Amino acid sequence: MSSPRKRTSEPADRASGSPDGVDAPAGRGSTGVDVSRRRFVGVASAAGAGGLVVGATGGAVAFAGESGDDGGPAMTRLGATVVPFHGKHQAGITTPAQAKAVFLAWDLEPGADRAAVAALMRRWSDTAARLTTGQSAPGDDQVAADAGACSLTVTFGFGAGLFDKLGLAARRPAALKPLPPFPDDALDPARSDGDLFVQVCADDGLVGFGAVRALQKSAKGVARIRWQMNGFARSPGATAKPMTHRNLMGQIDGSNNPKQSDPKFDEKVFVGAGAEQSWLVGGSYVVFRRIRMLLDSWDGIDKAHQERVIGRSKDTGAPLTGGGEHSAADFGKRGPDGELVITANAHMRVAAPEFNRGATMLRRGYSYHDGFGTDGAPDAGLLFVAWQHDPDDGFVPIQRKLARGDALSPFLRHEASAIFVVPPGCAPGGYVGQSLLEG
Ligand SMILES: C=CC1=C(C)c2cc3[nH]c(cc4nc(cc5[nH]c(cc1n2)c(C)c5CCC(=O)O)C(CCC(=O)O)=C4C)c(C)c3C=C
Ligand SMILES: [Fe+2]
Repeated sequence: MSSPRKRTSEPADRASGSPDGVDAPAGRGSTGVDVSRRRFVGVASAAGAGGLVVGATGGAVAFAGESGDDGGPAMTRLGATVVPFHGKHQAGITTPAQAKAVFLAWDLEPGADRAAVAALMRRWSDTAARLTTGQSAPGDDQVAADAGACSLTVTFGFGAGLFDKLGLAARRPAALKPLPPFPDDALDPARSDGDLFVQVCADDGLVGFGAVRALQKSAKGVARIRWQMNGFARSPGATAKPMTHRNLMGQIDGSNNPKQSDPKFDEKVFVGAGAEQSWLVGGSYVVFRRIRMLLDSWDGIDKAHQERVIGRSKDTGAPLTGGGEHSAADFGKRGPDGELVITANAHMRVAAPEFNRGATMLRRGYSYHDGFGTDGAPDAGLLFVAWQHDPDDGFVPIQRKLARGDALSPFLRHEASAIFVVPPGCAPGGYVGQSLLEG
């Protein structure tokens, strides 16, 4: 019989965050202690029990308490990490991507009125506030018992249909309109759109499931699930050093996301004070696309070709014009053959803000894999999730250009699509959407 596995390094903590899918720095130590004898830290509340608290903007604000509940060494601080639910903006937008995500769209039940939806949003917000601090929800079946908050975030959005059904058409922001059709879209209506949107992210699958189940139970009679999609990303600590995530094509994806240190970051991602609908200030818009990767075709081209498709090195993520992952691309640079090094149809050139009148979005997608088709091809790809202050200054112009024929498009198929307006965050005692539903 083999001896028990030993861990030589600690999983990473979310000690400091980045919005662009970069793992938080690892809190590493080489302990060699038998995993089975180590314990998770359970955190009852961020303030009271000494968890690692990550601000809604992703930065660590406090940490205390590293021992297990029997006084022994904690196996990891990952479970103890709390991302506050309350704040100016909802959590789960700038939060560094957790390892697991569940996306759900709901349709209102016939007859569900504004009061019923307001009560639902209050129940959902209260549940999210409890679960995201590692507390249990009413009627909890202990699925997440023993675990801490595990960086759980719950993010809510509203679809255009909700405004019409609740008699709120006058308060629907003009930017919440159907996305235009794009060439080669192959959208499944049953897996697109919806009245309500929920994104649940966590570093633990059971914690995520527990949250989804609690939300689903408390929605009964008011809303029913229209579609659900499950995604995954790198687990914190999986790489030896913090890295931008890779997608299922093997590319480093997220390098040139806007950074929170950019002076225009908030302006580009969140709805500003001059908004046409005052209830939405501090909110955002999320565009969701299920994009299947035609991985067998992708595997059929060599690495140099794959790099030209994006315009970046597959190994390092650096632009093909040189430097490191975060170096600026030299879009004018030509090779010895006189050709552009980053070709005219390279994905990064076609999508870059400088060629799209500054259009920008915060990409926070997740990989998915739903098995293999009868032809053996993987049903896998990217749950593309983009946050922006206005889809007409973000996703729409960029996708319009990409769909006209960037070099990546032949390897993709857009299979589902949705757009939601995302209310601002709420304060303790309030609930998400209150300024719309009670305004
Ligand atoms: C409409 C917007 C975009 C869609 C849809 C999209 C799909 C998509 N992208 C990749 C892989 C990569 N994209 C990268 C960069 C990048 N992509 C978009 C927009 C969309 N991508 C933007 C705005 C950018 C940044 C461009 C820039 O300013 O440089 C990259 C390079 C690394 C990075 O910066 O993230 C990769 C890799 C896939 C696989 C995909 C659909 C499945
Ligand atoms: Fe992209």
